[in-house]
Amino acid sequence: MHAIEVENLVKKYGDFEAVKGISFKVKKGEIFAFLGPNGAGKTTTVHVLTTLLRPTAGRAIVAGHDVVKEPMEVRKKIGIVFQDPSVDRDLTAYENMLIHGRIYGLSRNELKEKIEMLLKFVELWEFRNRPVKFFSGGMQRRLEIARALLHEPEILFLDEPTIGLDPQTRAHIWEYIKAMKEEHDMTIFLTTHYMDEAEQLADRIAIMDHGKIIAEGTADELKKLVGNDIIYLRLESPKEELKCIKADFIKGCRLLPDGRVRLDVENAAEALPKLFELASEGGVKILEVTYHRPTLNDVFLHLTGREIRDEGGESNAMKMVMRARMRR
Ligand SMILES: Nc1ncnc2c1ncn2[C@@H]1O[C@H](COP(=O)(O)OP(=O)(O)OP(=O)(O)O)[C@@H](O)[C@H]1O
Repeated sequence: MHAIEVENLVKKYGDFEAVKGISFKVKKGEIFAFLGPNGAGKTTTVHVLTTLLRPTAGRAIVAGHDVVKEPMEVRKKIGIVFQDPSVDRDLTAYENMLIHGRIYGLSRNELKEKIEMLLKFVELWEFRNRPVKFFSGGMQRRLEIARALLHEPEILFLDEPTIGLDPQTRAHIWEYIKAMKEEHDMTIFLTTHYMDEAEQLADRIAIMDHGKIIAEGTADELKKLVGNDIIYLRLESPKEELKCIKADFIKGCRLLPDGRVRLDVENAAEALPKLFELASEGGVKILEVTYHRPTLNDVFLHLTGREIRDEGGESNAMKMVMRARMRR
């Protein structure tokens, strides 16, 4: 059975179609990422899947329940970490956890153990009695993750889990996400506009643009849409030696105007040792090697003709401040 099944999902805001009939399935226990630029429709999809928004058309089954017909059943089985902070800044970390747990009907006794375990998991136990307003952005996000895990959800939704955080904190949060999957066999659905995040974390990625899924697969499968890895070699005497480096793992071989040799291979990391072996057997001297593996950005560029930009000129931090102001 799948953790999430979505068929022809549409969400309109007035006349504007933010999600245009998407279909996908998420397997139990996998990390599935929605990757796309701002405005692609990722948050809208998460809000529909977590029962916060009603779909305009289509069907979504989350943890075995229809989001429209059985929203309460869905809510019991999911945890959510929103893009915008949602912890109470005036309360301590412990109080935030306690209140959330009580809302989910957990007893004080049950909660005592769970809160300690989860705050330790996100390394906030020693800060449990400190009001959240004194927490850094990264600490707040870790608290939100711990809070979302209190009622042991089957599926965790993370909307841009590391937006606006520094690289070190982002890497830290990635570790927690990986641990949740590996140690608790949790299904994780995350949205991101960071390519490295999708690549680091996701078992499968759906690339979203203008309300549509334009490609889906593992990072390697998506990169294959662009083509092969490319190796550039500078040889001591390229022209006459070119035939010496022909082999079945080389899909294409060209001499470039600047004198370098360009080789198309399926996997550069596997091809390079073989290449050195062949060169040494053939007595060919390699002076320089560089290689290029297609990135997810290359994939997006290949599919749309545009790049996934980090934030069209507006910094993440600025965007969050603006959003927080708009909410007030
Ligand atoms: N409440 C709303 N009313 C009208 N339009 C909206 C509303 N919420 C979102 N939109 C529009 O729907 C489109 C998709 O927005 P959505 O927030 O789902 O995208 P996203 O991929 O999550 O981007 P971001 O990461 O910036 O949130 C955007 O064009 C956005 O302006």
